Amino acid sequence: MLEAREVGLSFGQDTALVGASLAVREGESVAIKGPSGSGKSSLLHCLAGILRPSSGSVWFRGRRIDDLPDEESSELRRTAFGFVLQFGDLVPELTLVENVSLPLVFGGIRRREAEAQALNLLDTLSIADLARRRPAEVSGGQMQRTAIARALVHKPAVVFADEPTGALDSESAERVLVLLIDAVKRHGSSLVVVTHDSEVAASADRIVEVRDGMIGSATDG
Ligand SMILES: Nc1ncnc2c1ncn2[C@@H]1O[C@H](COP(=O)(O)OP(=O)(O)OP(=O)(O)O)[C@@H](O)[C@H]1O
Repeated sequence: MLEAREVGLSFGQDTALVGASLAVREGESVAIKGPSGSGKSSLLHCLAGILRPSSGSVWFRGRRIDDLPDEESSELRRTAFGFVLQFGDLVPELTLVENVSLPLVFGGIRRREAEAQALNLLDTLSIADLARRRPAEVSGGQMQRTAIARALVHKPAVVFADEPTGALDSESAERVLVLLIDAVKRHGSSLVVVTHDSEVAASADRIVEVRDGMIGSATDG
């Protein structure tokens, strides 16, 4: 459904990816593991159309997406993809339900309808009672649940999550990531998650190891 074919990526003299190939199936969750600087984020950014590969190609549902004009690429990200690139990047002035409804509002859905759908999702993540609070008025874990809801509300085909729990202690980090994996699965979306945490990676359907910009062994999660 989403596929990187022989993707290479260089930043000047630095090589981030070398012939990296990865295919993600419909509804599948894939954890990307590997040492610091190995190319995990680069791979995620290429798959998501945020970075253009220097060589190779990226395909989504049979269509090549790495060479789309910027406008079409942004449109694809807005409609088909959801992002949890960093927890805590909620809009501070907006309530939790307003934050979650943003992807729908940007997609042209009326505010009232968007908020109803957002509230529904907050409910499945057990924080509907906090919907009218602002991010500063809830805990870190509750902000993270809100970020998960926001990534899922427009029913994206793929959710991308890059080290979403870096700022948390390992126990909370693990809880949040498992919650993310479950929530994505319930929605039928695919998930590509970058994590250092082996236990979290084990909750994914598949683990992909990146080393020196190359994809190594893949195992079942
Ligand atoms: N904007 C950039 N400019 C120059 N080099 C970069 C840039 N981004 C990444 N790199 C290089 O590409 C390589 C892969 O980086 P990447 O961020 O993909 O690794 P990572 O596995 O996600 O690392 P970490 O776990 O530390 O976040 C590294 O050697 C890094 O120095």
